[in-house]
Amino acid sequence: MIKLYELLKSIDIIDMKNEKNVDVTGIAYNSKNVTPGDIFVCIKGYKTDGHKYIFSAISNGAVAIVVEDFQEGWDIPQIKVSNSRYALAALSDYFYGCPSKKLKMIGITATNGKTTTTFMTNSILEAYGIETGVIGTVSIKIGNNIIPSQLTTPESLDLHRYLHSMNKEGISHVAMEVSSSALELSRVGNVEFDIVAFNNISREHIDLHGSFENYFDSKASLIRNASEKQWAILNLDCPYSASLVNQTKAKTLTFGIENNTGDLWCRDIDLSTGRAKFIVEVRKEFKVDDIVYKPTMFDIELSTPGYHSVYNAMVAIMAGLLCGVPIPVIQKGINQFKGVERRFEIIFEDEFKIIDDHFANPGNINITLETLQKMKYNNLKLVYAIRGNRGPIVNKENAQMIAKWAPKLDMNEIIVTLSKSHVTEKDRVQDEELIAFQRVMSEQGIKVHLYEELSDAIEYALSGIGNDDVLMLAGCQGMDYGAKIALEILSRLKPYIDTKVLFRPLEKRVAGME
Ligand SMILES: CC(=O)N[C@H]1[C@@H](OP(=O)(O)OP(=O)(O)OC[C@H]2O[C@@H](n3ccc(=O)[nH]c3=O)[C@H](O)[C@@H]2O)O[C@H](CO)[C@@H](O)[C@@H]1O[C@H](C)C(=O)N[C@@H](C)C(=O)N[C@H](CCC(=O)O)C(=O)O
Repeated sequence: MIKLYELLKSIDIIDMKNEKNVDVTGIAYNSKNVTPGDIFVCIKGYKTDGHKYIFSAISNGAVAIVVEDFQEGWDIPQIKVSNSRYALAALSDYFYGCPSKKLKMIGITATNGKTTTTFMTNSILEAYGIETGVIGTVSIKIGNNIIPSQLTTPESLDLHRYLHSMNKEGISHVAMEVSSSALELSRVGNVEFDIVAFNNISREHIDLHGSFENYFDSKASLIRNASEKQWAILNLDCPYSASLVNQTKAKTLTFGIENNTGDLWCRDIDLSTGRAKFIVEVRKEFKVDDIVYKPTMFDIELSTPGYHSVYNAMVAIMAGLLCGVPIPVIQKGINQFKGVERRFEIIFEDEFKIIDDHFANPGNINITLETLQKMKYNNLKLVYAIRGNRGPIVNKENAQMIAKWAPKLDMNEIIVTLSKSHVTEKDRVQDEELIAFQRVMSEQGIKVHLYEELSDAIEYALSGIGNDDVLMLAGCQGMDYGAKIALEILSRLKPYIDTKVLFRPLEKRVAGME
């Protein structure tokens, strides 16, 4: 509990109405979540306006309200501010005892790979015996406690509350995904980062930001607003990330694969096995607190494939160095990271491989198929589940991306399923979408094998699989659905193809961790 006037020291107030120094027991930004004693912060949102729900908030026991415009008809204290989202972040931070100040905060932004990078960073820190927290798309990890996530980056109130719980659990380091939406909507307001990273940017989320320039500006604010106390990790191969080198007060640590003029250079990359290997060369001396990193070289072997993994790993490795983790521990820790669920996840590996990928959008499909192309294998069997809820435009763009890669992958047939028995009404693929998909494939000379049921499609693929082939489960989502079916069919066919599950039994799979 805190006195209202004490709590209000954390924000800039324009004016107050019905002044009274009430006791405040909590904060809420949704009237439905108000409990007696809370201060309710009214946010003008995209869909509705929190000022409309004051009655509901007071009925639930709100003792004060934060507003952008004074409201008539209420006798509890009203605090007028210029921006409620800023106020929510500042109030939450203060209420929970400024938790981020007591933690080593690592904030990672990128269009692709935020989740993987945070879990890779976590793996490095854990290998050094550090108590860690992770905040991101898949889950919130507070020590051994895993909470499913609602958003990539939580609303500021929830974020500061999670950080407070981490303080209480004795956690010292937090690897956190920072989305552009979160930066735009002040969800990371008042979070004191120690290390921030900008890895890549491509066209996405333009709907929210209005233009690519606005999207970049939101992401860039993580770096541009960093202070001289912070470290910024920047990727010189991404022109947008590189452009921020001179736009921040933070100490910068730069890297590249193509560009070797940065502090670290990543070279001799081998992607042929599905487990990326490379050499990291520290090219310039740098000092972190008492540790001096002299120019040196070390090998890295990941358990994950592809160039994108290498970029993600570089950010995680550099975060590890900036946290003082010794190089041999970094090598071990990053190798222990087995990948994030359904992000090019190898669910079976023996005479052939089964890989599960969410195949969500053209950008992700591009990376996935490029990764596949870099691997050595015999034949590719692609089982692609078309889903209606992606919308006809995305479905068409996905088809075009598959068609673009088909010749490079020697792929002249595709196994397609609509998974009719597992979808809700909104997920149903419209006939026109399927026709559009088939047209794109036939223009490329790709034969489409269409199955109504995913299990039939997978069985067809597995019955013809040979040594060193790859079965790619593309977009076969939902409760381990495609992966589970594939492994069940495999165990049924086992006596005939004599294989065993080596890589990771399904029941052991936990998001981002082994
Ligand atoms: C576009 C966006 O980010 N919207 C977020 C925003 O919603 P909004 O502004 O539309 O809020 P609103 O529904 O208009 O409501 C306004 C206010 O009235 C309140 N309200 C509403 C109804 C009611 O009965 N009582 C009440 O008090 C709401 O709690 C809110 O405070 O503020 C809400 C409260 O914090 C968020 O839940 C919501 O995230 C939505 C669910 C969402 O899907 N966001 C996605 C786009 C997102 O943020 N994604 C990124 C990842 C993508 C990336 O990489 O950028 C993420 O970080 O997860």
